[in-house]
Amino acid sequence: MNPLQVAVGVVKSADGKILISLRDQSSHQGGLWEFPGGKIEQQETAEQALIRELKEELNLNVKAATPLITVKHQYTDLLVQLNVFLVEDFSGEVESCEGQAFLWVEPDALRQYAFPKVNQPIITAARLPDRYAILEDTDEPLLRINLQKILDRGVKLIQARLKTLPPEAVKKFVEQAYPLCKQKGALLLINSAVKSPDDLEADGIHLTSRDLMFLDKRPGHRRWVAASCHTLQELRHAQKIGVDFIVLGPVLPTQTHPGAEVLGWKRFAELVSRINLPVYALGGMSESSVIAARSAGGQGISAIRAFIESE
Ligand SMILES: Nc1nc2c([nH]c(=O)n2[C@H]2C[C@H](O)[C@@H](COP(=O)(O)OP(=O)(O)OP(=O)(O)O)O2)c(=O)[nH]1
Ligand SMILES: [Mg+2]
Repeated sequence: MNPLQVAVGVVKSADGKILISLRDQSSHQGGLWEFPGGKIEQQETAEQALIRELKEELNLNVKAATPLITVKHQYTDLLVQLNVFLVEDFSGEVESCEGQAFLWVEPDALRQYAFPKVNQPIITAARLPDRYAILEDTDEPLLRINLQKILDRGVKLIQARLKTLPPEAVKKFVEQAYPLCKQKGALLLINSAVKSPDDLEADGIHLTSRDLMFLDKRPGHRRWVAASCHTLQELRHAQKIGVDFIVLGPVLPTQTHPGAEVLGWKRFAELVSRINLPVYALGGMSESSVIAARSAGGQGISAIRAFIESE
C-alpha cells in the first residue's frame, strides 16, 4: 500500500525556537503536538503542499525550505510518510487559523511534549546541526589547535575519535575540551574505541560500527548515542537499539583512501530512505557538500579535514 504523503515544516525563528501546534482532538493522532503541515494533494510537490498548509493553518508565508528528514510509519490504521522541511525563511505573524493552540519551543525542550510516535526522529533532526566534525588523533598541541579551529568555525557537534592516544592523554584532553565545547554551545561525543569512554565526562558516545553490532540495547546512561554505519544491516540495527543519529560512508573518494569503494550520493540516498534516523554523510565532504547531503535525505555532513583546513 502506498503511504499517505504528508508535508511537514520544522519552522525555526531567528532566535532558534521551533513552532509546534496541537492536533485537534477529533483528528488522527488527535490531542498530540505536531509540526504543522498536512496531506500532499494530487499534482502538488511536497514543497508546494508545505507552503499551502503553513499558509492555511498558520498564515505563514514560507520563503525558503530545505529538506530535513523523511520518516515512514505504519500506524495500526494508516501508513504515513512525513516529508519534513526546515523553514528558517518566512514572513508573517503566526495566527491560529483553525483555532489550534501553538507554541514556540526551544529545540531541547521538544522532548517534553507529547507527539505522535513517528515524530521522535524529527525532533532529533530539529535539535541537530548540519555539520558533525571529527577530531582525529594527532599530537596534543595540534589536537587543541584543531578543536579551536572547529569551534571557531561554528560547528556545534564534535566527535573525539582518539583511537591511538594513550588513555591518560585522552582523559587530560577531554577534561580541557569539554568545557570549551560547552562554552561555545557545542556537543562533544566520545568515540567508543577510546579506552574506558565511560570515565570521560562528555555529551555522549559515538559507536564504531563494530561496537554497534555487539550491542543489543542502547547504552542507557548516555544523553546522545551516535553510530558509524556502512551497510543497511548496520543502519537497521542502529535504529532497532535506539541510536539517535548515524554517520554513513564513505560517500565520495577521499585523499586518505584513494582506491576505496564508495557509496556515491545515489546509494547514500537509497540507504537513508530505508530508516527513520538523521544521517550524516562521511567521506570526501567539503563544507559545500551540505546541500548535496540534504538533497539526498541526509541531515548534513561529517568530516575530519573540511573543518580544520582553510576555506
Ligand atoms: N502535520 C503533521 N502530521 C503528522 C505529524 N506526525 C504525524 O504522525 N502526522 C500524521 C497525522 C496525520 O495522519 C497525517 C497528517 O495529516 P494532517 O491532519 O496534518 O493533514 P491535513 O492538515 O491535510 O488535515 P485535514 O485537511 O485532513 O484536516 O500525518 C506531524 O508532526 N505533523
Ligand atoms: Mg495539518
